[in-house]
Amino acid sequence: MTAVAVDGLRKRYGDHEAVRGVDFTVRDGEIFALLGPNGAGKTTTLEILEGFRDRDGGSVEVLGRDPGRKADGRWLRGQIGLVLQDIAVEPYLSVRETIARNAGYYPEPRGVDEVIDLVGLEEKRGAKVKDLSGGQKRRLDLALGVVGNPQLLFLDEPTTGFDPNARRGAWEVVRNLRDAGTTIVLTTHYMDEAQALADSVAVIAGGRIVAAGTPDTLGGRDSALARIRFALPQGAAIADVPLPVTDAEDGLVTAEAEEPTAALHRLTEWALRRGTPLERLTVEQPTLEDVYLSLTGKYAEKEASSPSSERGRRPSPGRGRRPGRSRS
Ligand SMILES: Nc1ncnc2c1ncn2[C@@H]1O[C@H](COP(=O)(O)OP(=O)(O)OP(=O)(O)O)[C@@H](O)[C@H]1O
Repeated sequence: MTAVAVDGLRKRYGDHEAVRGVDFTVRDGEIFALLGPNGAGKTTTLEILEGFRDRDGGSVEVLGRDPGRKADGRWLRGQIGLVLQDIAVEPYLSVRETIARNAGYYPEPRGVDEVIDLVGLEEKRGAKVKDLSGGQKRRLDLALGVVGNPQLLFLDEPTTGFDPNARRGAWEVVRNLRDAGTTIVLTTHYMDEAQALADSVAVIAGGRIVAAGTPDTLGGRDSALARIRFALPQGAAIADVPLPVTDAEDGLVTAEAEEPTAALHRLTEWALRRGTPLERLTVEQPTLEDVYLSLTGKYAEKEASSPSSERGRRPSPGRGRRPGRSRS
C-alpha cells in the first residue's frame, strides 16, 4: 500500500514558484528520505503533506486522505507524528510530564515510559526540559513525535546537532520504529544518514525531483565505474602504468574501471614487478554524497545557463515559520 502519493505538486510564494510539479510515492512501512540543497522546496513539500500549507496545484494523498481538505486534515493530525526543528516545549516541566501532556492529545498514545526508553532518556526522566543538552532536547522532540503512536512520522533533519554516538542511537530508534510498522518520511542534509536509514530517496532541486531510487542505485550509482587511486611510484611516468590513468588531486592518479578486480590485478602485478609499492592505494564506488553532489551540481549549472533562470532568489527563511505547527 502507498502511505503518501504526490502527483504534480505545485506551490508558489508571490512570483517565486518554490515547488514546480513534484511527484513521488512513499510505500507503507518504509523510510523515505527527501534530499536537496537549501531552498530546494523540501520544507514546503512536507508542510503541504502535513496539512500546514495549501498547495496551488497537483494532488496529494496521505494515508489515503487529502491533507488540504479540512475534515481529512483533522483526521490526519491524529494519525501522523511530527518531529520538527522548533517544537515549543514548556521549560519548567520535566521530561516525563512533557511527554505525558502530549500523550493526552492522541486517541491511542504509546505508554509514556515506553517512549522514554525508546528514545534513550531514562536517565533524564525527571529532569526539567530547560536543563537538557541540545542532543537530549532533540531526543525529547523525537519522543513527542512518536508518543501518539503514529502510522506515519515526519522527521525534519532529525539528527542535526547530535554527537556521533547520539546519531547512531537515533538511527537505531528510527529503524526500530520502522520495524514496528511506522512509515517514516525524513529530510536530511547528511548523506551518510540517508544511506544508513532510507529504503528509498528522492532528490529535489529548484522545486523539481531530479532523481529518485534506493540509496544504492540513485543516479546509476550501482553501475558507475569504480575509481582506483594511488600515488605514482617514484621513477614511474603516467605512460608506464598499465591502465589509462589521469592526474588527480593530492599527487594521486586515478583510473576508472568497469572490472576493478582485473584492473587491480594488472596494476599490482606491475608494481610488484617493479618492486615499488603503490602508496595510498584506494578503490571506491561513488558514494551517495558523490551522486548527490553531481545531481544537484548539474541542476545548478543548468539553471545558471538557462536564460529564464531565476537569479538572486530569496534565501531560505530557515525554520520557525510553519503556521500553527507546535502541539505543545
Ligand atoms: N513563507 C514563505 N514565503 C516566501 N518564500 C518562501 C516561504 N517559504 C519558503 N520560501 C521560499 O521557497 C523556496 C523553498 O523553500 P523551502 O523552505 O521549502 O526549502 P528547503 O528545501 O526546505 O530548504 P532548507 O534545506 O534550507 O530548509 C525558497 O526559495 C524559499 O526562500
